[in-house]
Amino acid sequence: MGIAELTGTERDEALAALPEWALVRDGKAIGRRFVFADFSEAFAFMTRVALLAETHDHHPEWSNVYNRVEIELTTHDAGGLSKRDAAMARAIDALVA
Ligand SMILES: C[C@H](O)[C@H](O)[C@H]1CNC2=NC(N)=NC(=O)C2=N1
Repeated sequence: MGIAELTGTERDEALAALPEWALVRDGKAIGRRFVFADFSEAFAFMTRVALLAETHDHHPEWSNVYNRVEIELTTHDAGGLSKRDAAMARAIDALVA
């Protein structure tokens, strides 16, 4: 009982609505890089994203180096992008808006 991978058209529409995010991994994921003032700010952001991930039951693939956080979103159950990734990206964007 998987969730559907977005079609090419759906993917393009989702991306158009997420100007800060770029397609990565051959279109199987979207990614965004965040830069903060320092590690404390970056980790505070990651804490908030972690709580979001739990409420969405949708978890990022990410890395952090000092003040930088790189996030990639993909849906393992779909083998690529799904509407859950778009929803999660919107929710993450709202944290830093
Ligand atoms: C059992 C649990 O609901 C699933 O494993 C969820 C958890 N978080 C997830 N996160 C992501 N990115 N993709 C998934 O398919 C996924 N599935």
